[in-house]
Amino acid sequence: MMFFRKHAPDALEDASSGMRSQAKGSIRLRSFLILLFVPIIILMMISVSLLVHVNSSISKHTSNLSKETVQKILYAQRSFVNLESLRSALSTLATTPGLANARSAYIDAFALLSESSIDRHESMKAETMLLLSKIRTVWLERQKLETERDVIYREWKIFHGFGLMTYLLSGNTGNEAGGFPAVMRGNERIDIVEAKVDLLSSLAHKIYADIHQSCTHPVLSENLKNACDGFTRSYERLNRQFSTLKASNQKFQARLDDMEESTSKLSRLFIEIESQDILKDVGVINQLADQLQPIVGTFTVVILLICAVLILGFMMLLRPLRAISIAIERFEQTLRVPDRIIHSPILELSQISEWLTVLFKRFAKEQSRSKELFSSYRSLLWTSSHDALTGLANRYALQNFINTTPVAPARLGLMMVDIDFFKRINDTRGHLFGDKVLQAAAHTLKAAVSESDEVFRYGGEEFCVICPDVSDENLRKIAARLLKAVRHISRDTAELHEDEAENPLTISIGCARVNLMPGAQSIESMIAAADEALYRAKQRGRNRAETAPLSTADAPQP
Ligand SMILES: Nc1nc2c(ncn2[C@@H]2O[C@H](COP(=O)(O)OP(=O)(O)OP(=O)(O)O)[C@@H](O)[C@H]2O)c(=O)[nH]1
Repeated sequence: MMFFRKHAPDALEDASSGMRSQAKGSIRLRSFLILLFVPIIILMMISVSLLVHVNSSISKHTSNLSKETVQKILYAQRSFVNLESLRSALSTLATTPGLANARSAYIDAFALLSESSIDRHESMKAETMLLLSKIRTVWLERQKLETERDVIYREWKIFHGFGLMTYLLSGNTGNEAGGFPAVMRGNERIDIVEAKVDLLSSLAHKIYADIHQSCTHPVLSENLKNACDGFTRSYERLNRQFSTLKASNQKFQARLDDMEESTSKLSRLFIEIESQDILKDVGVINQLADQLQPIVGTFTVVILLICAVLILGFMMLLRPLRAISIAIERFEQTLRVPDRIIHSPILELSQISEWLTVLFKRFAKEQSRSKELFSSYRSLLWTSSHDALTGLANRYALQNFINTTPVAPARLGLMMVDIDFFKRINDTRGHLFGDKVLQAAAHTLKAAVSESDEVFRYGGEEFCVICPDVSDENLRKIAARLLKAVRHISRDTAELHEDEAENPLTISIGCARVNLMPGAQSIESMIAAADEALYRAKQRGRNRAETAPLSTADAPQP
């Protein structure tokens, strides 16, 4: 912060004033988060507690109702069984021979009807009471029928006695004689069914008609006459009794029908009421489930709304952050400063964007400044290591090379080159011309060696050529090439000719090679050896190259 205040007060001022103006329409991140999350949390808590409350109350209600419904179904099942038992008991009461069986059926029917499972509905109580009274009536009728049947039984026996007496007194013998009806023999109980009454009635009529023929004789004995009278009276009484029984039978049948109808009605009513009751419970359960649906729907809508708000909120946070990240990445790649990174209603994000823009500008400025510095540095470095006149690497560069290469590589070759009679050029043509000759010689030497070789201006009109990887023979060839190349420069004009100049510039070369000298060689010792060879070349007439067999410094002692 201090750095920027110190170096870019103007930019900071701009940014600060921009941020102050932005603060008016912006909202702080903390406030934004509070505004986003607090209502959501409150809404969610309300929704969840509401849902839990409603759900538990509905579940409780539904569970109770379900229990009740199951209870009702069980009641209904038991009642159906009871109703079936009632029907069976009533059938026994109506049709089973013997009063003892009928009484027991009557008691059963009464007990079944009194059970609460059937009459637990108020609306069925009246019907139940009515059926109870009808059952009682049927039972009374049944008893009455039994009494009347007993009367018929007794009358039948009297009729049977008088008939037998009449039959015997009229001259017949034995029970079997005269086709006395077999029924007269027995004392079987007479069934109360109407068809049997009719049958007995017609049978009695037939018996009476058959036996009474004997009574129609004009002369009857006193005994026979009395027997006939008794037979006729008993027949008449029996007939009357048959009529009574028939009427009672009809009445009984009517009572039975009535009771049957009442029973059916009670069954129907019971089924109707029970079904309605169970259906009502099921309806209530459905209603409760229906009540839950809008609550679940509302809850779903609330959750969706919350999700939408959250997504919106996160987009408002994440999109600017992503934009900032992209802006930083782009700036890192292109160094182009965007006018504006983001526009966010959230104050902190907006401020980050502004600060980043300021930082980008500052960074870009610093970057261009350091580029300039680096370029100056490179230029200075080049100047310090190169000769201003010739553009060749200078003595300082050679010294650097010597310092960084304590032991000369095995195939290193080195040449010391000196222009012949250069003093004369200076003296006759002046120093400026001498400089031109130096430049031409330097250019020619540089052009004559390969890329990997380096030409240094050693001092004055003397040069040092270093060939890092060369054989003895090649070193000699290079020296010869240099001698030849320089002769293309005219001493008169300092210009380079296609062919050898008329008054050519010449040089003398002293060569040194590592392998020519035993032991580890330093560059400096090689320079000394090459200087020695150069001296010899000068001595032997110049314009030639001499090779140093051994360095003076490193030469083995004799
Ligand atoms: N024009 C010019 N002359 C220079 C420069 N540096 C050295 N000299 C001159 O080069 C001459 C070197 O002369 P000498 O050392 O006597 O050698 P020479 O005349 O070339 O004779 P030999 O080397 O024996 O062939 C001197 O006159 C220096 O003044 C330079 O940068 N420019």
